[in-house]
Formats: sequence, C-alpha cells, structure tokens
Amino acid sequence: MNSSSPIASLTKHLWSMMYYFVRTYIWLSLIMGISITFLMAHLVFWYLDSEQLERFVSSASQTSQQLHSNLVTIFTHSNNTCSEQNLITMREDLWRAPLIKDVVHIQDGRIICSASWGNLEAGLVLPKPTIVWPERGLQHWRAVKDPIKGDIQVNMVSDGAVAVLIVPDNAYASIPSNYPNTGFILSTEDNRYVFHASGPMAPENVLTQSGSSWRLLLTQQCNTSSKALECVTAYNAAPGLFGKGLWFISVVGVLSLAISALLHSSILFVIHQKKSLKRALRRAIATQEISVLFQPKVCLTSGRTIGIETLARWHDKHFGHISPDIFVAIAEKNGLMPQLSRLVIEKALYQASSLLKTDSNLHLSINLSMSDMSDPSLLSFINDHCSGHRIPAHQLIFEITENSASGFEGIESSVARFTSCGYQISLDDFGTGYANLSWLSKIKATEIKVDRSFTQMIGDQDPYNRNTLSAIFQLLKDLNISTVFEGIETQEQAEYILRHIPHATGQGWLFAKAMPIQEVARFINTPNSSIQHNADAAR
Ligand SMILES: Nc1nc2c(ncn2[C@@H]2O[C@@H]3COP(=O)(O)O[C@H]4[C@@H](O)[C@H](n5cnc6c(=O)[nH]c(N)nc65)O[C@@H]4COP(=O)(O)O[C@H]3[C@H]2O)c(=O)[nH]1
Repeated sequence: MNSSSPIASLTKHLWSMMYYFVRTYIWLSLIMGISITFLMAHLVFWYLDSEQLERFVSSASQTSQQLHSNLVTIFTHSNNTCSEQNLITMREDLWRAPLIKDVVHIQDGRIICSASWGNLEAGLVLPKPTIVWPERGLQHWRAVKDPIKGDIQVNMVSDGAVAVLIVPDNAYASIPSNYPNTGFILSTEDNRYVFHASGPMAPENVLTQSGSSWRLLLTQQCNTSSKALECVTAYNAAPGLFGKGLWFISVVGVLSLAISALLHSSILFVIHQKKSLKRALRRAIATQEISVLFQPKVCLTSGRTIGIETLARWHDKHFGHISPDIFVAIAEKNGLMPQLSRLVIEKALYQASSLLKTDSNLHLSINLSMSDMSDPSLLSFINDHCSGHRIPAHQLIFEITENSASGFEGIESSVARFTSCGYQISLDDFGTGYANLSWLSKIKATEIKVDRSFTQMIGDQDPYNRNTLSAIFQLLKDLNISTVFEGIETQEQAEYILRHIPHATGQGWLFAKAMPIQEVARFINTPNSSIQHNADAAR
C-alpha cells in the first residue's frame, strides 16, 4: 500500500482532524482555565483584603474613641498651673491613658512642665502647629520630634493650656504598617484636616475618592461625637491579585494550568461520552433494543380512548434510561433517523395491529421528524407494513414537529403524498418554537396537538398567562380543527379544556402514562373514574 492510497489519505485526514480538535480544545481550556482561576483568585484576595481593612478600621476607631475620652479627661483637669498637686493629677491621668506618651502644660508658646519630667525651669519652645482648628479650639502637631526628649516622632494635640503627646505607632499598633499597599488616615469628617497618615498614597489623593474602585479598596468609619479625631480611613492601594507578589501570582498561574488541564480532560471526556452515546444508539437500533410504549388519547366528553400515541424508549446497559428528546436529536444529527423511524414504525404496527383491528375507530399516532418527511422511500415502507398487517391507512396519524427554523422546503408535497394515501397528519407541539400558524397553513393538518406548556398555564393567576391562554382557546375554536391537549395532569385542567372546547381530546398523566400494548388493551376496557368525573362536570 503506497502513501497515496485512499485508506492512507483517509487515515491522514482523520489524524489531522483529531489533531485539530485536540489543539482547538487545548486553547479553549487554557483561555478558560487561566481566566477563571485568575478571576476567582482576584475575587478571593479582594474579599480577604476588604475583610482585613474592616478589621483595621474598627480597631483604629476604638483606639480613637479611647484617646478621645482620655483627652476629654485631661483637658477637663487642666488648671493651667504646674503645682505639685496638678502634676500628680496629670500623672494619674497619664497612667490611666496607656496610649498617651506625656501630658504637658503650655504657657506663652512654651512647655513649662510635663507629667513625665516635672517642672522645666527654662521652658521649651513649641514648634508651629501643623493644624489650627479654631471651630474646636484645638491645635495639632503632626509627626514632630518629641519636644522634650527629641528622640522619636510624636503627634500632639492641645487646647491651648495643655498638650498631649501621642506616639501614633504605639497608639495604632493594631494597624500593622508592614502590610504592603495598605494605608491608614485619621482626619476630620470633611477631610480638611489630616491628623495622622501612613501608607503608600498621599492622604489627599485617598480622601478625594468617593469609595472603592477596581484599583483602590477604601473603608471609612467616622465617629462624629469625637472632639479631636473624627474619621478613620483604611485603604489598600493594590487590592486583590494586583498587590500580591510574584510568588503568589506564580502559584495562581500553576493552579490555573492545573485547572486548564482538568477542563481539557473534561471536554475530551464529554466528547468521548457523546461519541460513545452515538455508537451505543447505532448499536441499539441495529439490535432492535429501542422499544415502544403507547399513551392513550382520551375523548374528554365521552371518556373513551380514541387513540394511542407511540413513544420510543431506550434503556442502555451503560447509560441507563435515555429520554427520546436526547436520542432522537442524536439520531437526527448523525443520520440515524431513517433506521430509527423504520424500527419504531415496524414495532408500533406489529404490536398495535390486533388492537386496531378489534376497534376500527381507534387510531395509532406515530411521531415523524422533518428528516423522515424528506425521506423518499419512507412512505412506501409504511404502505408495505400497513398492508402486511392489514391496517387501514385512516387509522394512522403521523405527528410532525417543526424543529428547525429552516424547515423543509418540500414539506407541503410530502404531506400531500401521505394524505393522498389516506394517512392523517397532526401538527405536534402547537404553539411552541416553529410549530405555529404559518406552519399550520402549510401542512394542512387534520389535528393540532397543543403543547404541554399551555395546559400547564390553566389555573395560573398571572394575567399575561391568562390572556395568552384565552387567546389560544379562541383561536382553536375559530380554527374548528380536531384538537388534542398534551400533558393534562389535573382534573382542573381537564374540566377547563372541556368547558372551552367540548370536543377536545386529552392526553396526559391524569388518564395514563405511556404503557406496553397489553396494558393499553386493559386500560381501554376499564372505566376510568377521572374521565367519568370529567364528563359529568361537562354536562
Ligand atoms: N410532564 C408530563 N409529560 C407528559 C404527560 N403526558 C405525556 N407526557 C410526555 O410528553 C411527551 C409527549 O410526546 P411528544 O410531544 O410527541 O414529544 C416526544 C416526541 O417529540 C419525541 N419522540 C418520542 N418518541 C419518538 C419517536 O418514535 N420518533 C420521533 N421522531 N420522536 C419521538 O420525544 C418527545 C418526548 O417524548 P417523551 O419523553 O416520551 O415524552 C412524552 C410523554 O411521555 C403529562 O401529563 N405530563
């Protein structure tokens, strides 16, 4: 076999297709995995950062309140003298205020005594205050050298007679300065005065922000009763993943690759499952594993079973029960409909033939898809099997669902070929998707099956649903065509339909679920109390 033989080129083609799919899904998985992981990590870190800021702010707020109450006590005790008695009071106040470093007395812009150092004979010149706050009668010094010892930076607040020295790093020790990108500001409520600021941003740039943005996380708590310190603001200038180091981002990157790999294998698994489902369906059709059940259609006035609908069933050893909605769609997509429909028709005619012969008024409904209608040899297959079982054509109804927008161009002539042979045509799932009025005028159906969703609207108090329902009922009356209501589950639904359309047919679990043909025979011969009740209600 040389490399240009058809088998070799087919194998090559298959390989390149497989390679294309794997490659496509790798990119898809990578893009999804990386973006999902980074987004999730960012949101988690953002949340943790905002929780941390909340903790900072509430602890700083408590500190401010405590400082405030200490200041109030100290300012109240002030009598502007450095007497022994006054120094004792100052010291007692200082011991009760662990956040305050020292209390000093001021006269003519000089410190004349201190709770810690006693009388200072010459007096020490005070630097110029950073902030003068006339409305409150207070002066503030921000980040100045301790005027007595000169060793560390302090903040000071004074009412003119007494000044209090605060070491902010001690007072606000619970606000760790080593948190990267995190800052902390003490200010007045109107942001005019900033008493203390730490962190990577200038306080005016932070305080002019109205709230958090995607680049700045901001939390503020104001204590309006405080005389000296009003608002506490904590911020993170690089929230979420932005502020995390390279190490963190690398960990998230590795995690995102792992998630991408997981996604990729899940996608391949789903594709594999789909392919296996397709293979299993092909096998089930070939081995005739697809079975049929029949659901009775009941005349709502008389309570008589006037027909039965064939419903295909598939139970696979590996996948379990698979709904016809799923396997019919797979069959449609993979060109298996001719085999599936022929199998269902064959089984339905074979199983229902004796019942149809016993009761010549009973009809048998079979679902056909659009592709069945375009199958040129299906009609002769049906004709052959009907004459084989000696079933008259008028006892068969073919239910058609329009399940694609494009529809099927030759549908009118196909339907005409069916009706000319004596078969009846039903428009299934009327009112949903593409099964609408224009479709009805096209296919000249002898029966309409109103979709289950409309039956479920009965009893609904929503005004929109009630109006839709009454419009549908009016339309059906005007159309004057044989009407079947699907999915009747309650007595109320059956009675409502009977009141509005007396000759309607009902189908649904109120009467019976789909069942094997032997049970259908028993069902037909057993009087049904719900049906009798219905008929009584209509009288
Ligand atoms: N909740 C509720 N459901 C009810 C009630 N009464 C009946 N049903 C369900 O409603 C569906 C009615 O069939 P459909 O509208 O033709 O809808 C059918 C039909 O479009 C399609 N199908 C089934 N068998 C075949 C087949 O042999 N060939 C084709 N082409 N399609 C089929 O699959 C669809 C689903 O079939 P099923 O799962 O058997 O679902 C059936 C039936 O079991 C009720 O009171 N309440």
